[in-house]
Formats: sequence, structure tokens, C-alpha cells
Amino acid sequence: MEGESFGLIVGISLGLVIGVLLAMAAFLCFRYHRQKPQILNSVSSRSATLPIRENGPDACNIMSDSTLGPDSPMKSSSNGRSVWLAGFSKRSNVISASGILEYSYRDLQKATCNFTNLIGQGAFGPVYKAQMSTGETVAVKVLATDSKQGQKEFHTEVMLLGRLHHRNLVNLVGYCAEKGQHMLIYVYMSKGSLASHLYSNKYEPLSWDLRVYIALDVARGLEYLHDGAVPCVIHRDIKSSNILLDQSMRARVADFGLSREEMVNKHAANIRGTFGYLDPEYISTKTFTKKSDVYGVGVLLFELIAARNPQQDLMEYVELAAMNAEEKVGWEEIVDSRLDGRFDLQEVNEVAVFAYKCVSRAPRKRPNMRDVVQVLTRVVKARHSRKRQKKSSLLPPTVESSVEQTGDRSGLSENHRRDNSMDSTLED
Ligand SMILES: Nc1ncnc2c1ncn2[C@@H]1O[C@H](COP(=O)(O)OP(=O)(O)OP(=O)(O)O)[C@@H](O)[C@H]1O
Repeated sequence: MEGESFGLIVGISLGLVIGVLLAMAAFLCFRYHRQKPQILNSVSSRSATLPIRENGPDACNIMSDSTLGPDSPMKSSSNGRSVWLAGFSKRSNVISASGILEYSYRDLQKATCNFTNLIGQGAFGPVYKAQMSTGETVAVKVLATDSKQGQKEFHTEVMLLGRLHHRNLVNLVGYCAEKGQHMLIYVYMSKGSLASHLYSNKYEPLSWDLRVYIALDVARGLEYLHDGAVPCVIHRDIKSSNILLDQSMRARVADFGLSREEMVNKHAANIRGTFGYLDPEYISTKTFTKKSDVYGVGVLLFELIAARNPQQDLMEYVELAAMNAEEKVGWEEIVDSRLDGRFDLQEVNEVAVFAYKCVSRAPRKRPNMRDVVQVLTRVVKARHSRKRQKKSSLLPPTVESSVEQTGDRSGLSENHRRDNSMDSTLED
């Protein structure tokens, strides 16, 4: 009897333990299934915060020319989304929905040697070079503290900027909003601005070939902003100091998509942008359009040809030359004297004639950015076929065919390497 009741107690206890375990398992299972949709929902609601297409890598593909350059700390994953290099994931920085990192003030303070590594000062505030502990170098733009922009507006701007990615744009890679400061973190452009190459004695004069490549890079970056980005972005401040060069002298357009409240020109009420590059139509109508950017590109093309500052006398100089130039002849008189005659006459005339169309007074007579890309691509393609023809006429047939078969590019200068990389870009 005693044995029976002992067995009964053991049986009931075991049953209870098994029952509790089963109940716990069922509870955990139930919780897991409830959480899964929540996680998915939080991801989709984050990406739905902004009513625009995620036009990063996809839109870059549309424009066919959007791989991230060697100066970018980002790389593309196999599924085409932008991901951070392994080093970044180890840090405490947070990645937002658009792939933009939130940097901590402390990390940036350390990386800029307590904000002493100044590389320049713009209308928005100082720009510092930052050497991150992961080895990456970035540029930190500290927005002026008197900015009227609130925290919410700043985050919206960061999200919008973070969705714009193109190999010819100085891409935003992160931000910091701490201690009452707003900072934007960009890819570092080690070769400085186009303006410094055109006007500073620190650099050798840019070759004519390189100037055309730079013009094409700029046109491609702007074509993406005008026709690839959704919603489209009008730059509003195209100028040589906003064109930055990376390690391999590829040009990228900087300062796009920022709120321009602080940038109202000090010389004229309600006029934003930089004198010398400003569309006359905008000055009279106060309406800035894509064609106003095209006007700025026209000025920039003349700046590349003549290496004269638009804020001084570039356009007067151009108008004088236009009176003497006939259709596609005579523009060589404005070419930068530092080139010492080392330029292709036909290319100079072709680019100048087109640049003159870009600065037409009437916006409807100006081409659009896609036309600018097409014309400059044609110039570069014609150059390459001329070079190929010249090379094949100089090489004995056996040597020529062996170079073609092996694709041997060793021993080529920096400029030639750039030529070859253009070859691949043109094939896109
Ligand atoms: N990503 C970057 N990499 C390297 N240097 C940069 C970078 N961004 C800006 N700079 C340098 O910092 C300086 C200031 O740049 P910023 O864009 O703030 O002003 P700006 O274009 O010179 O003038 P403004 O603000 O009036 O347009 C420039 O000399 C530029 O060369």
C-alpha cells in the first residue's frame, strides 16, 4: 500500500514536471512567433519613413557608372546593397536605415585631434580631416551652430543625402548629432578641389586630357542627381571648389542636397549660390531649375579650358572670344597658357562650342545634363579611337596583335592608366 502511494506521488510529480516543461516550451514558441513579424515590421516601417525610392545602388545602376571609388570606406555586397567594411561593424556606431553611420562625438573628437585637423572652411562651417581608429580617413563637416535647423530636420536631411550614391558624388557616409552639434561625414578626397589644381602653384597644371575626363565625371554626377535620383536633386552651387578629386584623379561633385538657408548670398538679397556661376535667368526670376545647373556646368567647362576664375573676368573673356570664334574654330585663344600648347585643337573647339550653348541666356536653348554627358563621352571616344589608330599605325603588326591579346598595360603612366579606366567606363 505504502509502495503504491509512493509510486503514485512519483508519477504525479513527474507528470507535473513534464507538464510545466511542455507549458514553458509552448509559451516560448508562442512568443517567438509573435516577435518575428514585429522585427519584420520594424524594418519595413523604418524603410517606409521616407516617401522616396531607395535609389542608392539601384539608381546608380541605371546611370551605369556607379561603383564606389577607392577612397570610399564602403563597398558593395553581392546583393548590391551598400555595406560597411568589416572594421566598422566592430565599433559602437549605429547604422541607420539608409546605411549611414551615426558617429559618436568622442570618436570624431579623437580622430580629428580634438578638431584641429582643419582642411578648409566653407559657408556651412569648418571641414576637418579625421583618421578613424579603423584606418579609414574621412572628412568631417561641422555645420555652423547658429544653423536654424532642428534635430528632426537634420535627421531627415541625413536620410535623404544617405540615399544618394554615385561614383561621381562625394558620398555622405555618416553623421553626428551630439552636444548640440550637427556634423556630416564624407568620403575623404585626397587630391583636394579642382579650384586648387587650377589656381594654386602647389600643383602642376592639369593636362588637357585630364580636364576633359574631369568634366565628364562632373557631368555624370550631375546627370545622376537630375535624372537618376528620386526625387531629383538640383545642385544649386556648381563651382570648381565644389568639385573634389580622389586619389586616382577622378572627380566627384560635393555639397549637393544641403539646405541652403545659410548660403544666401551676402551681396544680394535672396540670391543663393556663387557669383560668376549664377544663371542670369535665376537672378531675374528667383527660380532655380536644372537648366540653372547646366549654366553652372557651362561656366565650369570654360574654367577648365581657360583656368580663369569666373568670379573675376572669365565670362567677359569668353564673350570676347565668342565674337572672334566661328563655328568650331578659334576658341584656342582662351586656352590656359600653362598648357603651353599641349592640347587637342579639335577637342578644345568642340568643348567650347558646347559650353557656350550651356551658358545661353535662354534656358530652353541650353542642353540638359544627359546631353552634356553624351557630348563629352563622344569627345573622349573620338580621342580613344584616334589614339588607337595612331598606335596601330606605329606598331609593327606582330607587336600590335600581341599587346591586344595579352591586354598588357604595364609600364603605363598615371595619365595612361586613367585613359584605360576611361576605356572601361565608356564600354558601360
Ligand atoms: N570630402 C572632402 N574631402 C577632402 N576635402 C574636403 C572634403 N569636403 C570639403 N573639403 C575641403 O574643405 C574645404 C571647405 O569645403 P566646403 O565644401 O565646406 O566649402 P567650399 O565648397 O570651399 O565653400 P562653400 O561652402 O562656400 O561652397 C574645401 O577647401 C574643400 O576642398
